Amino acid sequence: MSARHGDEAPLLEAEGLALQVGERWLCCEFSLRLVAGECLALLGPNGAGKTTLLHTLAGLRAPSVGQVRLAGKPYAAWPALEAARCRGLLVQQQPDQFGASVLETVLIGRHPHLGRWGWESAADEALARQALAEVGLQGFEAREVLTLSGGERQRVAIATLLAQAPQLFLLDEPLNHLDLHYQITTLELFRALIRAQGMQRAVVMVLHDINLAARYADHVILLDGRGGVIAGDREAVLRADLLSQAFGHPLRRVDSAGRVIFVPD
Ligand SMILES: Nc1ncnc2c1ncn2[C@@H]1O[C@H](COP(=O)(O)OP(=O)(O)OP(=O)(O)O)[C@@H](O)[C@H]1O
Repeated sequence: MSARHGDEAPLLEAEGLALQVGERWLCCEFSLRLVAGECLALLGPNGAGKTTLLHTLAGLRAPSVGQVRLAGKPYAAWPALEAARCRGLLVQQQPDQFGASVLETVLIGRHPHLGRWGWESAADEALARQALAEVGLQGFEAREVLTLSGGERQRVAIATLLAQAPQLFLLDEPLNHLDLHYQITTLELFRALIRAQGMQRAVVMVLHDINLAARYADHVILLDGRGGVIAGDREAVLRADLLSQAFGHPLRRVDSAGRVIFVPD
């Protein structure tokens, strides 16, 4: 992986990684290397291990075999707060046990950056408001999160991650609950963030839409749910035969107006 930037120091590396839950191996050994400016998509059928892999890459669970390094260091060598400033995770289900306003929720993203007393400053609030505007939620600041629609709640979670401002964005099904317009604007937003001049940022995202992976990812890891893994550049992995095998459903590749589309038969 990372053919475009061969000599650059990777933001995220995994070496000889293999994952097991209980007695079952989710994936056999593979390696990855992601540098700034790149986007990696994790694909595969339900239960294949995409979330487990993402959490392992986020340092939330130890790999069964192999090593994960964030900006050159294993997670064990990172103080938790520093790691939270370097990488941020968008989880699949938002934990909403308690009511809070939209602005208070987004400000949680600033916690790794707060000073000793833990007070949010006017600058933190400005960043949170800006993040809300970036996901089209300007004017929602005072709303209770528990009253939001599913798509609005998902965009609040994305805004919270934007406020956290990590270098490495780890996104678990970021398009959950989003309509077509917000699916594209969200992926465009992350593409613009990682391609911004002078910024050392990268994205890893779990997606269910193969066609959006074909459009936005530089690299793909395809899990087949039986322990098999194919990892590599987008063109090498997104092939009709490999995808059909992994998803257990025949897919056809269609080239349309300069775009590659996979259509289920
Ligand atoms: N603590 C656990 N104990 C037993 N099995 C587990 C545990 N955690 C995960 N699994 C199993 O590991 C497999 C991988 O789960 P994971 O959530 O990573 O899949 P996924 O590819 O993200 O699936 P989906 O597309 O459905 O979200 C699933 O079969 C799940 O039931």
